[in-house]
Amino acid sequence: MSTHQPAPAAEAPDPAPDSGVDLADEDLPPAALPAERRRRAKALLRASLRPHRATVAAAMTAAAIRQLALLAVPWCVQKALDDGLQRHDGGALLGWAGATALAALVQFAGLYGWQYWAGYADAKVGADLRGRLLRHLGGLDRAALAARGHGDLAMRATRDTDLVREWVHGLAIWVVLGTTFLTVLPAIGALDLSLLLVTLATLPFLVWVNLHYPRRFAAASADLAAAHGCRADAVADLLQLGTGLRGTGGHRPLVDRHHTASAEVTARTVTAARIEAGWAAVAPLVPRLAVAAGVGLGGLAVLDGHLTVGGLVAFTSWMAIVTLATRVLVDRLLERGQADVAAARIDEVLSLAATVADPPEPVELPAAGALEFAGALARRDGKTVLGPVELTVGAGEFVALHGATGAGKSTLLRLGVRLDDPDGGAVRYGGTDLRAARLDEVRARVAYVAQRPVLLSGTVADNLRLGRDLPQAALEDACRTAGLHEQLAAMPDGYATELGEGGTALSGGQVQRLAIARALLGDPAVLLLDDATSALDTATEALVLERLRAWAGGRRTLLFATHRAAVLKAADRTVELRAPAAPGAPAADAAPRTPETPRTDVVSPTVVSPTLVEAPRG
Ligand SMILES: Nc1ncnc2c1ncn2[C@@H]1O[C@H](COP(=O)(O)OP(=O)(O)OP(=O)(O)O)[C@@H](O)[C@H]1O
Repeated sequence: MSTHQPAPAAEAPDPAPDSGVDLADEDLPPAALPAERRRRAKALLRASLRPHRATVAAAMTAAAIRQLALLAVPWCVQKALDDGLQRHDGGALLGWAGATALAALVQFAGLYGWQYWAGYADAKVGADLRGRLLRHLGGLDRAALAARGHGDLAMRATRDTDLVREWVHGLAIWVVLGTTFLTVLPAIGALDLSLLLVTLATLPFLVWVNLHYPRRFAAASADLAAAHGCRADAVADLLQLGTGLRGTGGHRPLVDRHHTASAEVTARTVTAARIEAGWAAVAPLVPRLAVAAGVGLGGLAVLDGHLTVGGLVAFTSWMAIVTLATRVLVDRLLERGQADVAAARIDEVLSLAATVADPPEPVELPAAGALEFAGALARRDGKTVLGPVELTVGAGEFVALHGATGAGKSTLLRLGVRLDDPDGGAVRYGGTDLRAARLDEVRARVAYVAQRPVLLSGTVADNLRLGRDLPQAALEDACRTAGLHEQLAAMPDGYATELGEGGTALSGGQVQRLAIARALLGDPAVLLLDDATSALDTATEALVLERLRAWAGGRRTLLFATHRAAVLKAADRTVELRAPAAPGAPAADAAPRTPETPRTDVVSPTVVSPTLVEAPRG
């Protein structure tokens, strides 16, 4: 039996001295699952099991056959003792020895089938559940996931699904337990009534034990799962940010946070282990005492001639099996409690709804058209952070969007590709509201290069393809446009260069260009770039801008949020975005235009609808 945690000593090798966690504190907060969450968790478990019922049924049948064969052994021994040894009948003795061997073979076959089918079912259920969870997570947007850390989500897809798998694996044991009690009780009754009474007297105690401990263990298990989630978040942050923060001295607080979270896991593990230990040790105590009482009572019955020696041996063997079954019962109940908590945590994620989703009856987006922000407004944390903005970027136009830090440039671009929906107004492509189209279609027309691109572990080519079926020539063309091909080609492994976690093998400027190339590979009609050249030197930036303009060819649209003079200069038109004025603040004015820069429009709550101006190319 185990709580499926590493040994407590291995949990926190270096706990923070001021973690404030009292390891001796056994009193748990009332963290057992509320009724509704438990109901939903059980429904999820049932639904996960449904497609694999036949396999579980096969495992249960095999387990029942194996257990019947196991329980037949004491009976065969009894017969061998009473009919063979006592009566000096060698033939009977050998016959019952053969029956015992047959029972052993049946046990072998039963056990094999049981374990095979139980393992098959648990692997299938785990894979289905994990796949469902990850598919759902993949469809959730930033707003839906705002309150959840990556580490905690990873725990739900790993540890929690594994706990459900263990529960599935153990399901056939319920049949073993049922077979044991239903067979042993009548068999003992047939031997001697007083032995049956001794056995029955243990049952109320077993019921009490298995009512008392599970509730305490479920609370401990829920706390432990939450503590694991917090620690996983701390580990994820430490791994992701540690390198970047080390230079600023900010690394230490992350280490301390991990130690605090780790100490919490240790404390909760110890608490759960203490409850588990009590449960495991107390539960088989009474059946063992019953064996002692049975030996005394049964021995007297043998002396009186009411019971045979073989019968007494069979009784003690069956009681040993009942004791073992009691321990197994505890294991199953522990697993059930943990599976409930794990399923509730998985269900919590499955219940999250994406704030940006496909409409019920999507319309088709036109192949080309202007991208229009019509009174688009965004609120974050109850505050208006953008708009209302009136801005139309014509098909084939190159517009540079600039403005102070925090003015809302990224927010506006995110609306343009439906990473978020506007809280007021609309964003349209070719006259169609983006919310009316399928998300896949929006993102086929409009591609977005984030300010902080995310790279996956794998090679450069993996990061460009992102699972899409793209030939090497297409990767090279896109990288040429993004001004990256020459550098990649000069690397020893070229496009097969391993990037490492987070793309550590590339410079900041290379990562930016890789992200641009990746967006180009979808052949979008509109490319939204969020400060995508901020890490480039002047010459490389000029090259990238020139090639992007050539790629756009007056047919594709470029909307570039930037602070860079070179981008402002290269654009057909620049638009200044000003943060929504605080109540009472003066209205925004158009920024001055210099002879080198294209016309600047101001987009702010004082709505200006810019008109197209031909770029005075420098
Ligand atoms: N998810 C969010 N939750 C809360 N506030 C947000 C969120 N996203 C953006 N904001 C706020 O909205 C405002 C605009 O942010 P945004 O990132 O769009 O600015 P920006 O113009 O792109 O800035 P920068 O030039 O620094 O990249 C900021 O005040 C920011 O703090």
